[in-house]
Amino acid sequence: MAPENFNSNGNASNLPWENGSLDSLSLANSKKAVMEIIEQPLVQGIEDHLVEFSEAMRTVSKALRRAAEGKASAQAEASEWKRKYELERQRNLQLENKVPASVDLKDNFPEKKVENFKRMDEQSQICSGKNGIYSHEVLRDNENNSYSNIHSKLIRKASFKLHWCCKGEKNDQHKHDVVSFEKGNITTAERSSKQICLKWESPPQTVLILTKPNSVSVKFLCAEMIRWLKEKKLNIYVEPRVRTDLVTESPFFNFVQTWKDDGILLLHEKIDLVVTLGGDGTVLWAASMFKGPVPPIVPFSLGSLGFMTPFHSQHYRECLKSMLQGPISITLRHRLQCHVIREAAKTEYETEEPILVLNEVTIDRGISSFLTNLECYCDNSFVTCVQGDGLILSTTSGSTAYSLAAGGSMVHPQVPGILFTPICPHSLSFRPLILPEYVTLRIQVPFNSRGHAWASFDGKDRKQLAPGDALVCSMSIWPVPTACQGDSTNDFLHSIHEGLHWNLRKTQSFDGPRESS
Ligand SMILES: NC(=O)c1ccc[n+]([C@@H]2O[C@H](COP(=O)([O-])OP(=O)(O)OC[C@H]3O[C@@H](n4cnc5c(N)ncnc54)[C@H](O)[C@@H]3O)[C@@H](O)[C@H]2O)c1
Ligand SMILES: Nc1ncnc2c1ncn2[C@@H]1O[C@H](COP(=O)(O)OP(=O)(O)OP(=O)(O)O)[C@@H](O)[C@H]1O
Repeated sequence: MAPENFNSNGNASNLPWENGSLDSLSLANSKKAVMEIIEQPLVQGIEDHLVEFSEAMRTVSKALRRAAEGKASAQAEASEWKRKYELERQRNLQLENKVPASVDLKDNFPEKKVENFKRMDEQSQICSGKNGIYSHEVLRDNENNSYSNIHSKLIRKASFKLHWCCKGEKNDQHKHDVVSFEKGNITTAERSSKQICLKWESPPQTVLILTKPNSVSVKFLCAEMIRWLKEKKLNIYVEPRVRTDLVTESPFFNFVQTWKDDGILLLHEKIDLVVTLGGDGTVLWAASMFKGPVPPIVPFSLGSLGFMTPFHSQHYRECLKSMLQGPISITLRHRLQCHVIREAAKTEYETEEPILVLNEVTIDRGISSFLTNLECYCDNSFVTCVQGDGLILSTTSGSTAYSLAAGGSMVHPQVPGILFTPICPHSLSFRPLILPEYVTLRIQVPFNSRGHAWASFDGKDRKQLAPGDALVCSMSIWPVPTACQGDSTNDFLHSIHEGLHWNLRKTQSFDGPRESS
């Protein structure tokens, strides 16, 4: 039996479609009744109000977004100032703590002696001098670390100088204008990407060896290298877990040093040279250990692909001998500094610790099945909205890694720029970009985003970005100096040939049709 319904007068009624008696006449009547209701001026009014209301909502959401953008930019600026302030404070502290030290100079640097250090004192910190870029002059601290107490005397960290390599006497003039306006003509006076050369001004004394975990061959090589370096009277540091393994194996390795807890933060003040034994991942690991200045890295290849690891482990003795002697050709690999700025931050000073990446920062959809919706700004200009799987902001060193797989160009690591590479964009015309080094990029998850986004840094440390959160990214002032086998260009081309078999094709034979003359 059909259920009883009530009409507007409160009387029970049986509706025709419920008892199956719906005919064409009653259908026509119903249609007419509906049309009458729609055409009533009252309903029309409601519709107008709805339109007005939704427009107002859109305006409010636009204003909110603008406010969030303003806040994100202010936060980025504030954190940059905070960082500069911390740097300045650290620098002043270091200058205050400077004590005249008794320096053990090695025999093969007789001419460098103490005058050199006096001169270096006057040029504290990295400074772009007429003849090159000087290293920090830092004192070995007398810390309370049980391992370091063995070597508690004050030793200066080896000083070195970086300079551009120029061929021929005439070219060896150091011009500092990027553009010259001689006689009213504009000419390029200085290129930023010349080969960089490192010359030790005092002998390097402390080597940090970083190893890929869980590899027997790496473990074996590490132990052998430590014995060899000890013969050369060098101080050796390894990671805490590696020291434990070594000492468990043999008490001979008791002299090997390590650090505890926050000791890692001061590592750059002690280490003259870093040696990595592994693949590209170990170089990334080494870079991630230094949140500020990074000592020169000598990467030995013990992985399957080696874009940043040009040295063969079989020849480690000759290679390290020449590195310790210098000069060393260097690739200064740029890093990106990334700040996550939360919508929930109460003040502009409340930013999370910046993260430095050597390859790339990726903002993707993580486990979410929705398209990412990322608003991208370059300085104060809107770039685009990324709708797809995500976005990669890559350094030029990282251009041969994830960015390459997502269709980005391969770029020589010495080119200063930021690659802007979408991941599976849902659009036919979204080509990757390369932006200049001086820009600040802001990737904003809009308030109306359907899902969260996820940021990861050199493939690690995933962080969730909620609607309203942003990631601000700019070039860091702390590059990663890696030693070259030949020079930067040679090593880069070698790595794309060997690692990727770039443009490998059988040569066409002479035997065939030819152009008629
Ligand atoms: N689809 C992809 O190609 C893809 C996906 C995720 C991550 N990655 C890359 O892996 C990197 C992390 O490396 P990992 O070793 O810690 O992880 P991993 O052990 O998973 O190795 C990833 C691979 O990327 C290679 N690689 C790393 N840096 C490179 C570079 N600069 N140029 C060329 N190849 C490079 C490594 O040699 C390795 O073969 C990330 O920074 C990212 O670039 C690539
Ligand atoms: N000292 C370390 N401590 C912890 N993890 C490390 C260390 N060195 C490397 N890793 C991690 O180990 C992983 C593998 O390292 P790596 O890429 O060097 O070796 P691989 O995978 O054998 O090389 P390839 O990728 O060329 O085959 C990377 O994810 C890296 O982050």
